[in-house]
Amino acid sequence: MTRDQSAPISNLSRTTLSDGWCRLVEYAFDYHFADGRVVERSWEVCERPEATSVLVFDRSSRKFVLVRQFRVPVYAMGEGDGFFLETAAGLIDDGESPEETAIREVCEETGYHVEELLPIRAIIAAPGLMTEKIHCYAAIVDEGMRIGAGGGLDEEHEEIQVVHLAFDEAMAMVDSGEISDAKTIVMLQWAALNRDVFGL
Ligand SMILES: Nc1nc2c(ncn2[C@@H]2O[C@H](COP(=O)(O)OP(=O)(O)O[C@H]3O[C@H](CO)[C@@H](O)[C@H](O)[C@@H]3O)[C@@H](O)[C@H]2O)c(=O)[nH]1
Ligand SMILES: [Mg+2]
Repeated sequence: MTRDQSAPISNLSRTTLSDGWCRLVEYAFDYHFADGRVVERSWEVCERPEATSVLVFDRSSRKFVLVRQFRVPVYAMGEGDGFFLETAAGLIDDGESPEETAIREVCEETGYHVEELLPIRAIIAAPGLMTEKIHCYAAIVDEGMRIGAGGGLDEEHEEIQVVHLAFDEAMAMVDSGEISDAKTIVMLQWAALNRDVFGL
């Protein structure tokens, strides 16, 4: 096998090391270098379902609608109190399309009913670590489409604060590092390149 023929690996085997909330799998394989050398390698991969995230814009207030919640890994990294500002997001449940998940998660987390999603792109969250792909969308809503308080699901012990930010405020927070979530930065920068979509 050479690198010209699809993936540079052969003899792949998978061993599940842990199968909890995240599935940790060891991939063992022969790696074929471009110069013809072949070495045995292994890589631990965190296998994750696909996810969705939505940049919600309320045209009544002309503000983006983000969510803030306690994130254990953020706390574990020593990033302040662990509360983290992000676009609404969630994992795709069995049998759901990415669009169905996106609409459900926006409603659960922000209280807005979304009718139309504008695809931004799918992003790969951590390519050296896990299989997570996040389908990102924009959605334009208005005050009349606010059908609940949001805040997340009690049965999942979610405590989500809904945060409304003007475009300039949000971009200043990206600039200062107050917003440091990758998918949120990607989507806000997409908004900066496509301001007309939001009438900004
Ligand atoms: N992470 C995690 N979540 C757990 C666990 N056990 C239960 N949960 C519950 O699983 C639910 C996941 O909520 P979702 O809204 O579906 O997903 P999310 O955590 O918001 O994930 C989104 O954001 C992440 C961070 O940016 C992304 O990594 C992910 O792809 C997705 O976009 C939460 O209610 C959480 O309490 C656990 O051990 N770990
Ligand atoms: Mg979520």
